[in-house]
Amino acid sequence: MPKVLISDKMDPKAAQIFRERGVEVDEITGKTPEELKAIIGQYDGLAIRSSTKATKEIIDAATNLKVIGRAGIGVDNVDIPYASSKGVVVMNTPFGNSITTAEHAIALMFALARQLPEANAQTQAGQWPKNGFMGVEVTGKTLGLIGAGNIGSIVADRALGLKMKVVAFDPFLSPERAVELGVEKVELDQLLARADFITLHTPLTDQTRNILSRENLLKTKKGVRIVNCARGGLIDEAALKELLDSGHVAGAALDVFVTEPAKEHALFGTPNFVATPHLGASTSEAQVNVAIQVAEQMADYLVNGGVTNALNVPSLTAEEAPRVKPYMALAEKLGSLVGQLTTGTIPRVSIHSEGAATEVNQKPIVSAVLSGFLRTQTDTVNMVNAPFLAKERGIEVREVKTEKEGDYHTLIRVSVKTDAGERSVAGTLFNNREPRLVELFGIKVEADLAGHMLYVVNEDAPGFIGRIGTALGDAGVNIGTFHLGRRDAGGEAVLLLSVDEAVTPELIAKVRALPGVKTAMALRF
Ligand SMILES: NC(=O)C1=CN([C@@H]2O[C@H](COP(=O)(O)OP(=O)(O)OC[C@H]3O[C@@H](n4cnc5c(N)ncnc54)[C@H](O)[C@@H]3O)[C@@H](O)[C@H]2O)C=CC1
Ligand SMILES: O=C(O)CCC(=O)C(=O)O
Repeated sequence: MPKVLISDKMDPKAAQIFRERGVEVDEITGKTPEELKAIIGQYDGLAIRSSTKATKEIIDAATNLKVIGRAGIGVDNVDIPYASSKGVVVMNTPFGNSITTAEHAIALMFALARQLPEANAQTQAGQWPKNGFMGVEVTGKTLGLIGAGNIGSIVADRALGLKMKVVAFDPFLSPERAVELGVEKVELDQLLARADFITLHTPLTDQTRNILSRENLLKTKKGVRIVNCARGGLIDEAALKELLDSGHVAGAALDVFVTEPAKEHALFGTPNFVATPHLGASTSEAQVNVAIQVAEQMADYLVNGGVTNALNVPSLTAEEAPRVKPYMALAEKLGSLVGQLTTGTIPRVSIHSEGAATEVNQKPIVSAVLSGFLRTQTDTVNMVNAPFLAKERGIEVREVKTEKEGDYHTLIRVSVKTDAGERSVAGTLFNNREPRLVELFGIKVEADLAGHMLYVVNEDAPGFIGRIGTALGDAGVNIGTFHLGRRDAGGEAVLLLSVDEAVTPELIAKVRALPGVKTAMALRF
């Protein structure tokens, strides 16, 4: 039974779903990195929110880890490249908390517009500051949206409902989508010059880090109010403090900080500054959503190999999975076959899809070929880290597609560049689901690649089949299937036999000693 650790506070639904789906689960929250390192080795899955940092050190200590599930959106607390190199799938739940976070941004916008936190504090302190506060309406004001993805577009929708004008800066927002959202797509400088309120909804990347830098903050309209419910690091916090102090910025509300938890901060106590402790996703509705989603996704992966919302491996939708999975099985077998039959440095692997194979998602096919191929060199490869390992080993990966059918309705050919030239194997799907080898190094041969197999190259001559049958029979080895192919009559022939048990080195030696045998090898699928 796979075992998962929930290491951050999560709705109890997560544990319930893991158990219902046949996954053992422990909930141990609030551990230090050292404490986590001591226990993580026993788990196949790690379910987190934002407190746990899945660093290189934690991943190294997690010797059985297969999946990290983030109950939320941002995955900047996970070292994804390192997880990928270790074959660990990283998943998030991209929609479960978007409405909640958008609502938090709107709440903070109102908190700034009407100075609610300060008015509340003074009122409850017995000051009744009736004349101490003068707010602004949001109606008719311009909201500058930086990032118009899931959350940004919900914020835009709510702001339009509040009769605001919304201008959006997002390089990946298409003009059609902008029209659909009812926002005006603008450049950053235009947004800075026009917005009465600015709200940020981008991930933290090299492009977005410090997007509200000192220089950009100085380009804003005097009296601007700024909300950040996305990620710390998008705003220069020191410059923001200075501009709040000078009155250029009339208010700022941050839910997220460069360093979290932010127990002390230069901005704390600054007039017109509002802070919440990364509460954007903290509603009961969002937490139930993300808990259910993360547990379902992780259990599906650990129990059935299903991949949803993964950030480092191609996801397969429920609709495409039944079509792609047989191709992945075929691709992995072909990669494994060519890996077992070739030696030496392989500088290039080419994957050629032909006919119906071109109609399915190629990424999982490529990963499966590489995974099958590299498994003959290392045990630590899987679909996640195969492309990464191939790159690390300097293997060039080529993809070719020919939509037109050839001899087969659908075909995948895997070729590797060797010292002796290009060598290729090809396979098809019988009944659209049964992987079958149809060509081996230029020789037509039809075989099911499964279990223990014996591969023999021999001179095509009468009596050979009888001799090999006798050799196997004498060794007590039962033959399951027998597949023959030859280049031309009397020329080179290949024989692929499936046998009921592992082919021993002694048997290989016996077969190699038979007259006419050029090569004999044990294969395993
Ligand atoms: N405070 C909290 O508790 C929560 C924070 N978040 C954070 O909110 C942020 C947004 O989340 P989603 O809307 O779900 O993400 P998303 O991926 O749907 O949207 C992000 C948008 O940013 C845009 N973008 C990327 N680079 C940009 C750039 N250089 N300039 C302008 N726009 C750029 C993208 O095109 C995309 O439209 C994330 O950082 C996420 O981690 C999400 C949930 C809760
Ligand atoms: O889990 C949380 O409370 C944080 C949510 C968040 O920041 C995210 O989903 O990106």
